[in-house]
Amino acid sequence: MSLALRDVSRTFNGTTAVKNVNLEVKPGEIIGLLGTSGCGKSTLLRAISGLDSEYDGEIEINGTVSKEIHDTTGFIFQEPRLLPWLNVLDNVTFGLTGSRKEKENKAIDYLESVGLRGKERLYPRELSGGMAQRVAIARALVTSPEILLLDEPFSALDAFTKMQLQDLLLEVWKKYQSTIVLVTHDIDEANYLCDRVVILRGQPGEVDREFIISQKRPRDRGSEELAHFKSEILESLDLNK
Ligand SMILES: Nc1ncnc2c1ncn2[C@@H]1O[C@H](COP(=O)(O)OP(=O)(O)OP(=O)(O)O)[C@@H](O)[C@H]1O
Repeated sequence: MSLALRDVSRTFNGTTAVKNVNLEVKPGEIIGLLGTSGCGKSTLLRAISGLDSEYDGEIEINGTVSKEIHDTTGFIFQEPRLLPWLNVLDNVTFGLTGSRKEKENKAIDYLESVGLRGKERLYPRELSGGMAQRVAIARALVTSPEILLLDEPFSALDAFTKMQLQDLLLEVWKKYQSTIVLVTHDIDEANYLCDRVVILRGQPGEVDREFIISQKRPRDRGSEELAHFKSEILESLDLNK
């Protein structure tokens, strides 16, 4: 599904958080939004999701301009936000429609793709941080979202779990071909996952530059090419001292 932002601005109580953001995302593309704290990355993501409609400008999803919440959109946050009183299976089926059996079968398929088959009856308190985040990924994917919005989804995880879940995200992306917008602070993560990295800068945040990461997947995290992009991105953020 395609996505377009046209002159999107958002002001909170007289203070502009993002200004005139223009962005075109092609179906199946993975876009990274990168920028220093407070430049409006989460604000943009909330506007795209329809959770916030108080912005100026237009957001077009697959040719339709709307400020409604899009049921074709899935959201994954930094923390899993599971319902503690429901087990893993019920957290994933929550909000689905259909017979109990249909919902459960669907959820089990997605739990399988995130490596959690057999953990259906566990409760959130019994899961590690990485497992809980996998449940959140399954819960976002089970609705077959055509656009997946991720707000620092792996930043609370240890380095190894983070790399595993980045690879998992690429696997599910390959399988379901969702369009993905990823907000991250992690330049390595953006370079490893994204087709394009958009740099936001300033307060209010504006699009400063974008980098096209054309390297084929699977990518080598330690490659010179990605190191080169990292150095350019650091430079564009004035962090390469
Ligand atoms: N609901 C709100 N009410 C008032 N101000 C807000 C609100 N949401 C965001 N802001 C302001 O908008 C600006 C951008 O915030 P936002 O959370 O989008 O930044 P961010 O780039 O995602 O930051 P971080 O990287 O630290 O998560 C900040 O100055 C913030 O204080």
